Amino acid sequence: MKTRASAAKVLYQVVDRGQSLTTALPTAQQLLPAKDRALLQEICYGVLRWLPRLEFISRQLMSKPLTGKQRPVHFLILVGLYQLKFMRIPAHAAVAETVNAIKVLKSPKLSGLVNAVLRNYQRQQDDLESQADGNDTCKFGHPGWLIKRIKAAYPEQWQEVLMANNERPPMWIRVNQQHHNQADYQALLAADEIVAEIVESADSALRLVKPTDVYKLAGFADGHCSVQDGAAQFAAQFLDAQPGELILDACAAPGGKTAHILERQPALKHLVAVDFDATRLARVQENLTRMQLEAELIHGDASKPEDWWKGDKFDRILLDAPCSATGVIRRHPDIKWLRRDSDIAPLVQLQSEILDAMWQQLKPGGTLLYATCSILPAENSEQISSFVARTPDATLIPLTANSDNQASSWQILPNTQGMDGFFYAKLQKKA
Ligand SMILES: C[S@@+](CC[C@H](N)C(=O)[O-])C[C@H]1O[C@@H](n2cnc3c(N)ncnc32)[C@H](O)[C@@H]1O
Repeated sequence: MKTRASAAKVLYQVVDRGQSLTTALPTAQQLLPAKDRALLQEICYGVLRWLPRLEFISRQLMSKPLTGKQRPVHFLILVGLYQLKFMRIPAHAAVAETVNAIKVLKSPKLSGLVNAVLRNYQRQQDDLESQADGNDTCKFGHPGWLIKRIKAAYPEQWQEVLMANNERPPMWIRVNQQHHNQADYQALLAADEIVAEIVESADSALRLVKPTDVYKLAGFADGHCSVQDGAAQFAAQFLDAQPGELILDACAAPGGKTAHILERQPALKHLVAVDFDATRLARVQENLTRMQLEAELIHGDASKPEDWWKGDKFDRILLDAPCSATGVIRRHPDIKWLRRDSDIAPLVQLQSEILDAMWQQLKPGGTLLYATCSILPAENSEQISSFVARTPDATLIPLTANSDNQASSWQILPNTQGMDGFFYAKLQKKA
């Protein structure tokens, strides 16, 4: 019952108060016994995945919406509906636990209402669910503006993309090649009964068949592996830093890709990692410390490098730009409700300002790898075409030098081989 009340409070914080799930959920989890934390997470993620559907159904079952101080109870009703439709909890237990949670929310007068809504849902379930299927927002669990953009970008695949966003993503790890190669580490995990799969073309990634506690992964505390989605691991691979080079990681926090660049190429001249957000930059240091790696960390604005960099120009720059994060909705379903259509144009503008500024910091002959975890063409292919059109000394080059695949950009859609949605484009400056 405490878990359901906690879920209602987290959902209220996220949906009504605009807090991110990454902030609201861990705080609530700490207040619960360890055994209940996974259930809390499952309910919060699930309700956020299917929010419009659950909202629609609750509207059909109530004469007027709960407002003001009663909003947490509104989310408790969604928690109850989610359990009845999507979870394997026996219906009588789901209803009883949800109704009891009213006590924790200190709204005892509403327990009759919660009970009636959930029981009426059980009686009318088939009819209500088929009504919900008649509307794309409810059917796919996305806001209308995002459905419209994804439909326009992927007219053949839009439904697949939307459904992929509602899947539970697999856990991926990155093998630190300073210690083990991919196959050796896979065998080490197998000895501990952790089954991991190799995905061709990603040279340090392993996809786990079942998620596991990181501390069960051999050598995790000593940096022998890290948790990182497979798609994100192509950044260091495509950047392909060489011995003796000066490298810039322009939007680095929390530092997953910074660490990967250093693991792959320990003989760099120097790596500079910049981020605008001081709190997130502190996490880069924590990550590097665990991995026993070193970089120069700078708190700065990548669109104004003149404020923080007076040194030589860089051989290679990774620009993992701030973006809509529409490729990682599986991992952060709150993005669907926290982002607005009106956020996209300012993000595109910021990305283009950072691109222009970073280009000035690149040596002639140097390469810049542009990356986002977005699936929107405005932030990806269109952003890069405009950049190439206005930058006479920029040329697109193949992402991988030694391969038959000569593509110079790659839009990965969510759930391609279990990966997140990501975009890469590689540019070279005329020598
Ligand atoms: C996609 S995340 C980077 C993820 C990171 N590369 C990793 O692999 O862990 C984008 C980052 O850009 C940072 N950022 C946003 N605007 C920025 C700016 N103007 N200059 C530098 N960093 C910025 C954000 O704080 C955020 O940490």
